[in-house]
This record gives sequence, structure tokens and C-alpha cells, in this order.
Amino acid sequence: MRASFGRVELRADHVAKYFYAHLFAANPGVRSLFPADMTEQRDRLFAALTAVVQRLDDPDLPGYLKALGRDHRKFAAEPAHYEAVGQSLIAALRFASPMTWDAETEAAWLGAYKVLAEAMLSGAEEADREQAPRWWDCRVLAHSRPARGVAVLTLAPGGHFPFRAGQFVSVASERLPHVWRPYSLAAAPRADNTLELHVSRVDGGLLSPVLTDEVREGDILRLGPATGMMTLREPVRNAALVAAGTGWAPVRALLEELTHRPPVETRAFLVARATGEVYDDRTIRGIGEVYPWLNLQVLSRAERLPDALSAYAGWEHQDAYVSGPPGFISYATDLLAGTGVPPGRIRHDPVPLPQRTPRGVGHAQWFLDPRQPQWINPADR
Ligand SMILES: NC(=O)C1=CN([C@@H]2O[C@H](COP(=O)(O)OP(=O)(O)OC[C@H]3O[C@@H](n4cnc5c(N)ncnc54)[C@H](O)[C@@H]3O)[C@@H](O)[C@H]2O)C=CC1
Repeated sequence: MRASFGRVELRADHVAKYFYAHLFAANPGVRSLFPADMTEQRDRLFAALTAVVQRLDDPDLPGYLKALGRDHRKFAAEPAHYEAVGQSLIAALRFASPMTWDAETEAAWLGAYKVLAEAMLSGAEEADREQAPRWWDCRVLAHSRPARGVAVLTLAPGGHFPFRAGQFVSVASERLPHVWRPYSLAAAPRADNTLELHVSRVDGGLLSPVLTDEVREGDILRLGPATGMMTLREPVRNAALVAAGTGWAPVRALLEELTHRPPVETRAFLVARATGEVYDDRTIRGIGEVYPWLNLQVLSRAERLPDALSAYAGWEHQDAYVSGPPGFISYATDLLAGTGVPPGRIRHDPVPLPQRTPRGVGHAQWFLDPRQPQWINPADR
């Protein structure tokens, strides 16, 4: 599977287009479940597939797939859709590698897809049995813009919204139907059931400009179920929390949860946004009073992190939590591992894999199945 995916990945755009064309042609009713503009959606298919193929041996994969299936209920995904997606996926993969696709490869993909679909469906069925809502409609109670390109939203869910500090949710706005994006919850569960999101505006992004610039108090946002493994590891030990930009959100939630636990030595390192701002300065200014056991350092640039980390010892006895832009997560995780934190003790949310191969292929490359030298790739011209 990995070998065949390596070849297909080179033609990711073509394969994804073929996959959706096949899916919508064979199942016309399915089209309305997807956004009007499919450009981003196509990339997401490959990000998801890549993540699964890279993690085939990962013992956490079944749990991840079950959570994914539970989460997919918000898309109104039914068992028949899983069947249809499987057929279109195999058709697209076969189409993309005509010279190398054989019965053995097809059997491997069919088997893997069956395992994947069964795990996701079992997650969805479990949620159905628990009568868990497919999504939560949440009213925007407050919307503020504490810094350039950042919005803080306070939400009131229609009913009880179960989650743990450090988790994230998928969010959609009625202003942009069917477009869902993940955001970390910026506070631990509260007595009044309200939730907080910190949104950084991504230029050219789809949902973040809507959430920062258009959403108003009184709007309804739709939230999928909370998920993610950046929760406090039990039993709670000394902890290092490392965040950049709005990656501060889940760290703030974890700090709030730590106030309800017996005190442990906690260090936090917050790197300012690329624009130079630390947007939650009101919380940060009063932090010593609320969290007397916390040592917080605010750093103006990520390059200051190595020195800040090396000023401390005893890293091998810490749990570490990292959040921020994907490049920052890899950077900080490597630094922490270098200071002696065992890799199994560093928690962060899933990071999209960097694209390994250039996109866009010419007719010649499309025709010749094996990987070709860079010079015939139009994207490199
Ligand atoms: N659970 C999580 O991991 C969360 C992740 N995020 C992500 O964090 C980002 C926040 O955006 P902004 O606040 O605009 O932050 P930003 O884009 O301004 O970046 C914050 C800091 O990260 C550093 N950084 C960025 N890329 C780096 C790299 N490759 N290596 C080393 N350092 C790097 C920059 O120096 C910058 O100072 C978004 O990508 C968002 O998706 C946000 C919330 C939670």
C-alpha cells in the first residue's frame, strides 16, 4: 500500500479530482453534503489518506479512526456513504497507476479500507447508542478582536457539550455552509457551560476570515464533538507547556485544569505571534496570582526557545505539551526531545504532513507511470 500510495501521491490533484468525479457521478445525492467550492476539500482527502497510510502500524490508529467516525456523524455520513467512498477510492487509485496496479495491491487496499470503514462506523454506532448529538449549535455570546488578525469568541452551546481541557473541535458557520475547520478550546469546562475559541486569521483561508471579520454576536456556529489527545496525562507530573501564537488556547485550558489538581511544578513558554503580539495579555499579566506554581516565559521569537529550555534541568521527568503552527510543533518537539523529554511524553495535536512531492504533472508524466525526474514537472518550471 505504501509503495502504491507513493506513486499515486505524485498525482494527488488528478487522483482527487477523479475520486470526487467518480463519487458524485455514481451517487448524485452525495454532492450536496460537500462545500460548493471543492478546491480545499480535494486537498483534505489526500491529507487524510496520507495520515492513515503513514500510520498503518500505529497502535493508536484504531482509536483515532473511531473518533473520526464519531466526528463524521456531523457530515450526515451514513454506512452506504462509506461503501460508496471505498468504491470510488479504489477506482481512483487504479486509474492513477495503470502500469503498476495489480490484484495484490487492490486486495491490500480493499482490506485496509474495510478495516478503516469498520473502525469509523463502530465509532459512529457507539455515539448513536449513547444518543450523543451529531453536532451542537452554539450562539456567539461575545466576539472581540484583541490583536490584529485574532478573534476571541465566547459561545453558548444549545445543550451540555462534553470535552476535556486541551481538546479541539471542528467548527462551521452558517455563513459558509459545509466548511469545517478545527479549533482548540481555549478554556477548561466551565460551570456556565460556555466555550471559548481563539481564531487566527489566515490570509486566503476559508473559515478563519469569516470567524474573525464577519461573525457577529448572536450568530450560530456549529461544533462537532470534541476530540484530540493533548489532554493532561495521568497521573499528573511536572509539566512543560510550549505554545506559539494562538497555540496558547489549549495551553490556557490545560493551565485552568491544573488549578483543580494538586500543584505540580509547571513551566510554560509562549512564543509571540509572527506579528509580534501576545494577544491574551490580560490573562498573562495576572497569571502569577491565578497560577502561583507556574513559571511562564513569554518569548518574542521562536529562536529564543532553545536558550529558554536549556536554562532548566530535569526534563526527563516532565510531561510536555506543544501547540502552535505545524512547523513550530516539529521544531519545539525536536528541541524538547533534545533536552531529554522522552518522545512518548510529548503531546500535541495531529500535524498535517508536509507535502513530499510537487503537485501538478504534465501529460508525459501522467502517461508514464513510474516517478519521473523533476525537470518534466511543470510545477518546477
Ligand atoms: N492545538 C494546536 O496545536 C493549535 C494550533 N494552532 C495553530 O497555530 C497557528 C497560530 O497562528 P498565529 O497565532 O497566527 O501564529 P503565527 O503564525 O504568528 O506563529 C506563531 C509563532 O510560531 C513561530 N513559527 C511559525 N512557524 C515556525 C516554524 N516552522 N518553526 C519554528 N517556529 C515557527 C513563529 O516564529 C511565530 O512567532 C495556526 O497555524 C493554528 O492552526 C492554533 C491553536 C491550537
